[in-house]
Amino acid sequence: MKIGVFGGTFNPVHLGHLNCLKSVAEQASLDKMIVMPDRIPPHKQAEDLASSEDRLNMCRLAFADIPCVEISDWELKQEGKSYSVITLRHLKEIYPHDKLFFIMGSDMLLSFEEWYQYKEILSLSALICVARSHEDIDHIEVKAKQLKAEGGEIIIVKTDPFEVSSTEIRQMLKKNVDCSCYLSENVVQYIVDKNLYNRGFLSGR
Ligand SMILES: Nc1ncnc2c1ncn2[C@@H]1O[C@H](COP(=O)(O)OP(=O)(O)OP(=O)(O)O)[C@@H](O)[C@H]1O
Ligand SMILES: O=C(O)c1ccc[n+]([C@@H]2O[C@H](COP(=O)([O-])O)[C@@H](O)[C@H]2O)c1
Repeated sequence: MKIGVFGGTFNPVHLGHLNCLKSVAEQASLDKMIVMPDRIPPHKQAEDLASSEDRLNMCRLAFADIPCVEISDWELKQEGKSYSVITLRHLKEIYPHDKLFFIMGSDMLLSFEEWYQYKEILSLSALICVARSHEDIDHIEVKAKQLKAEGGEIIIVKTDPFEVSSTEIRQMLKKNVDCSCYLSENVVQYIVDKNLYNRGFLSGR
């Protein structure tokens, strides 16, 4: 089996994430894609972090229509920072005969050499990268070449980038700016119902 892992903070999950996973589903022919919300992202300060349960539930809603997607709470149940090498070692134990693919946006590929034990990650898993912006497209080609020279398998999935981040969405919510066009309808409803992120204004839904 070909198994993809899509890790993230998903605070909240947005249409950029959905666009990424849909493009991977269309082009990479994976048998299963595991969405893995992290407990503590290793390399960033997680601001206004919604609870693990809420981030998990929003992922369940957002990715419900993509076939072969499973939402995993494994990282959320571990102690400490969510280092991907630990997750991949665990998945390799569960799926010893299957091929793993770690799915990421271009910002993650471009900083990949800063990841904890990144060389081991390259030995455990291929990387699938999706550009977050048009500008990133050339940069990821260069980075992919470098990582391939180190023995990595890097697959670039082409997509029309959907430029948005969870940070921007949280900021819009705080400033009462309507950001519902960046979110799945059911995620908007969840944010409203649970009154997450001092949600401010979300129009018409
Ligand atoms: N718009 C996007 N297009 C493609 N991939 C994305 C996009 N936004 C995030 N990703 C990727 O999804 C994964 C999880 O990202 P994450 O949940 O941290 O979202 P984020 O928008 O970058 O969040 P934040 O702004 O809080 O840092 C990462 O691999 C990231 O590169
Ligand atoms: O293992 C690492 O050192 C590492 C460094 C940065 C990011 N990651 C993983 O990459 C995924 C996306 O990270 P983030 O910060 O965008 O949520 C998430 O699964 C993180 O655990 C992992």
